[in-house]
Amino acid sequence: MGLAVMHVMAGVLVDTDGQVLLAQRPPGKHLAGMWEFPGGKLEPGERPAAGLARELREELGVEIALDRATPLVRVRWNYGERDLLLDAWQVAAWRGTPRSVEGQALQWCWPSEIAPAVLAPADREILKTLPSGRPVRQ
Ligand SMILES: Nc1nc2c([nH]c(=O)n2[C@H]2C[C@H](O)[C@@H](COP(=O)(O)OP(=O)(O)OP(=O)(O)O)O2)c(=O)[nH]1
Repeated sequence: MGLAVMHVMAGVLVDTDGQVLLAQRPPGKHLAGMWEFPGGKLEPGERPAAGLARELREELGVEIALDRATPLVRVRWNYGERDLLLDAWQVAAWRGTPRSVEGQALQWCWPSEIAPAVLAPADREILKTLPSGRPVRQ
């Protein structure tokens, strides 16, 4: 049986300080306990931007501004049991305050302070594309 590549959307929400939002994968699911960028599987026939907006609405309760959402990197990853196309978009503007609608832990982090080992393996490739400057603290 051929295995289809699973197209997964991931949103890198960047706030005005340059922090990004991470979510923790729930217990009992694939990669449980690892941190990821919020998102999920694209539905059949769904356009990437629309799927990204739907997932972030469902998980975070925010409405993203599609004109401020831009493709960042596509990561092809094989987890053995599943073959993934992780389609990461940078999201610079949204309406509402992200909150955990589905009970996932959420955390804002500076990219330079994210330990790659806590991320889902495919997400380490996304992290590499983010600015690595140190956070500015006053
Ligand atoms: N949403 C999201 N998924 C990611 C990221 N990185 C990464 O490897 N994944 C993987 C984990 C899952 O195998 C898949 C996304 O699936 P999902 O979150 O929609 O579904 P799931 O596995 O929780 O649920 P299910 O298949 O049991 O229905 O992509 C990421 O940054 N965000």
